Amino acid sequence: MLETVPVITIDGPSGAGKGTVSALLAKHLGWQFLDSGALYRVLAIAAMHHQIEADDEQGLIPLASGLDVTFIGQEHGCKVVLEGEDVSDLIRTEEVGAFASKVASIPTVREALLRRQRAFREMPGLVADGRDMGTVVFPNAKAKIFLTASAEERAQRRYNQLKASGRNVSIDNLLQDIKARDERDMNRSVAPLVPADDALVLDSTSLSVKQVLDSVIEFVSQKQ
Ligand SMILES: Nc1ncnc2c1ncn2[C@@H]1O[C@H](COP(=O)(O)OP(=O)(O)OP(=O)(O)O)[C@@H](O)[C@H]1O
Ligand SMILES: Nc1ccn([C@@H]2O[C@H](COP(=O)(O)O)[C@@H](O)[C@H]2O)c(=O)n1
Repeated sequence: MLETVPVITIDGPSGAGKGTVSALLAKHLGWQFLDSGALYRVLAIAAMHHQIEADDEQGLIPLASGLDVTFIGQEHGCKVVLEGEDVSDLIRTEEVGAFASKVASIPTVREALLRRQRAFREMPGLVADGRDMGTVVFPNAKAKIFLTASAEERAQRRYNQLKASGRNVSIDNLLQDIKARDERDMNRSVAPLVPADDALVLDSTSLSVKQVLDSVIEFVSQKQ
């Protein structure tokens, strides 16, 4: 039954603009939105809270299968509550992103999160953002986009974002973190970050959010 619910996937590296564009597209279409990276980030925080190391597979699997998390849609963004605690700001830190990418390299952990991701597939449709949405989680999606940008541009965007929220960060450190995360995400043994064979590859390095969104909407309408 779920298979009949249409899905659009937007995959790509960190800071490419997937979350921004996916949320806008979901709003434009009136569809559900899955930020799959948030699940990996929440798992990372749960592991930190329970003193479970990023390579402790046996400790991570039950945590991933039983994650007590709620995503509460709000007018701007989404409130994330883990085990009763509001972690909406904490999940966006680079430290949590780096930990998330380590736990995400363990195949059994990915397996434990699969069903939870697929449960977001509800009528009238789903826009799913991540690394393996088009390749593994929703291989029969009706339209797949692989959104990318140069590492330097992505670090600059993250820098602007963190600065605007009052955080003091070094752009050099951000660039290093982004490159390390790319390397780990692209070279893991399961569900590596690669474009699906049938994905539109879109380089947003010199495109505005609106230009990216317009291109995506045009691609999606061609697929209908
Ligand atoms: N085309 C663009 N031009 C300029 N800034 C952009 C563009 N797309 C997104 N941004 C900005 O870049 C930052 C990162 O975007 P976003 O969080 O959507 O990336 P992401 O690919 O979802 O990253 P992650 O995978 O780490 O969650 C945000 O501040 C966003 O406003
Ligand atoms: N489908 C996905 C989504 C995310 N990951 C891993 O989680 C890390 C954090 O993701 P963000 O999109 O929030 O930056 C990311 O670096 C990936 O390692 C994943 O593996 N699969």
